[in-house]
Amino acid sequence: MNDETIYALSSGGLPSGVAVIRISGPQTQHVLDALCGRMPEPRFATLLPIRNRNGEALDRGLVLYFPGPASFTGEDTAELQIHGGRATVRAAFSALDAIPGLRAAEAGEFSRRAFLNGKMDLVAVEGLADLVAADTEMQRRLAAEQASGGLSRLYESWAKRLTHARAMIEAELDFADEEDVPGSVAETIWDDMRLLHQDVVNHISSAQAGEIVRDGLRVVIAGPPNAGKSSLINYLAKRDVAIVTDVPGTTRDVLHVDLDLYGFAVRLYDTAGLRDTEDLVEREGIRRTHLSLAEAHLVLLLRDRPDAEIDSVKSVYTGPVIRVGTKVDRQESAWPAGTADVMISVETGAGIPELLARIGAYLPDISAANAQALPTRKRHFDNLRVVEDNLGQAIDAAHVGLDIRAEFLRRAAHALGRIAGRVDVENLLDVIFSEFCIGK
Ligand SMILES: Nc1nc2c(c(=O)[nH]1)N(C=O)[C@@H](CNc1ccc(C(=O)N[C@@H](CCC(=O)O)C(=O)O)cc1)CN2
Ligand SMILES: Nc1nc2c(ncn2[C@@H]2O[C@H](COP(=O)(O)OP(=O)(O)OP(=O)(O)O)[C@@H](O)[C@H]2O)c(=O)[nH]1
Ligand SMILES: [Mg+2]
Repeated sequence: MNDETIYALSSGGLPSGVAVIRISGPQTQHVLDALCGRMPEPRFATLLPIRNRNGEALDRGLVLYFPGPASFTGEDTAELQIHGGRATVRAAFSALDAIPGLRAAEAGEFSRRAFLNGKMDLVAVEGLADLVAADTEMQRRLAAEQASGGLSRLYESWAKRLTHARAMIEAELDFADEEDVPGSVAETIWDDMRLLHQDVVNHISSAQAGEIVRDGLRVVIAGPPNAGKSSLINYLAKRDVAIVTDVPGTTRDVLHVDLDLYGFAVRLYDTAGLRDTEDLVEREGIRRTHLSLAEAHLVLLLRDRPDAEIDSVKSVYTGPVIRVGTKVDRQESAWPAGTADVMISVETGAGIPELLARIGAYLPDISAANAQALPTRKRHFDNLRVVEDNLGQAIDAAHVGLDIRAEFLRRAAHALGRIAGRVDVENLLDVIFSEFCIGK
């Protein structure tokens, strides 16, 4: 247990109607005694004065006390729910500061203590960080599932199967020189390991969906200069984020805006128009367009004439493309069949709903009905690949000794343990917890 007692404003920006100051650590009881004059009944909100170091009431607030280990952090914790004015919070902070041994919490430090005290594993902690950061409904659903232990339970069930298999193999190795080793036991184990391998493979194949939900679908608007790319991003963002002129080569920097499309985060990029040019600045812009294209999940390829050149995109990007004909309000005749997937105008709004629906087709299929546990981070993905690889080797290595196969299973279990934060995580913690806000 930690011997330092920490405090922070957990409720965010000031002023606010009510501000929640959270306190955690061994001095919590003492803090409440000093500030409020008495202990509130555990886990019941109690209206009490909050006193400064001279004993004067600086505010009256609802005070909560959660004795450890049945608290968020696992330590004694308390909450002061006071009026959310800047001066009130400042006064409460200086009252806390005056108590020796107390200090302000670092970002994520409450959650870090919850992790260190076994209240949550690392995957759940990451889910909690994502939950606080969630902007869209799908980000919220995925994070809530992860924060409440959905993904942790899946990995725990896999870890159990691995442990069981390893135990059976150990037993077989121990009795190898005796007669009557029931070979059927080993075969059931390998059957289950094959099933587990398939579970892991299927789970890994959903990693891109998890990443898209968490980080957003990256949609790059590309095409020749003057096609109407910046006009489209402005229209969809409902504000003037990009400069629009009728001069070809207006956009040079890559700009992005975040949209909420059907509850999913979509990050839309406006790019410099693609063409051969001697202009140094524009060339740098086109280089940046290429970098964006390389990272895209989906490209909207815009042009305002059916014969405009768009093939150069293919040299840097091979993923899905929606071909968009622009300025349909100005088109004199229909485009030849097969030259565009959708025709739009930002002047009239024509075709925009259809374009959005087509983008929507590239969003993962996550309904409330199949609220799944998906891997959301590269860290999960990388470790899962190690699990898959070692499991595969253990299964395939039937011709070598059982001890070698057992070693592959041990490595698979180890990688799984890293995801949950049960092994080898010291160097990871700072990275993970720095993503949190203060007070979480
Ligand atoms: N005022 C307030 N609201 C909040 C939080 C908070 O810390 N304070 N939370 C902060 O994230 C979330 C709620 N999360 C919490 C998670 C666990 C425990 C807790 O006391 N756990 C104990 C007892 C469980 C029980 O009685 O069922 C435990 O796990 O042992 C409290 C809050 C959202 N709302
Ligand atoms: N009538 C009409 N004009 C449009 C439409 N969309 C864009 N324009 C015009 O087309 C011109 C070029 O638009 P931009 O959005 O700057 O084109 P761009 O593709 O970003 O061009 P670059 O940044 O140079 O690559 C501007 O004069 C826009 O007003 C549209 O739907 N209808
Ligand atoms: Mg532009």
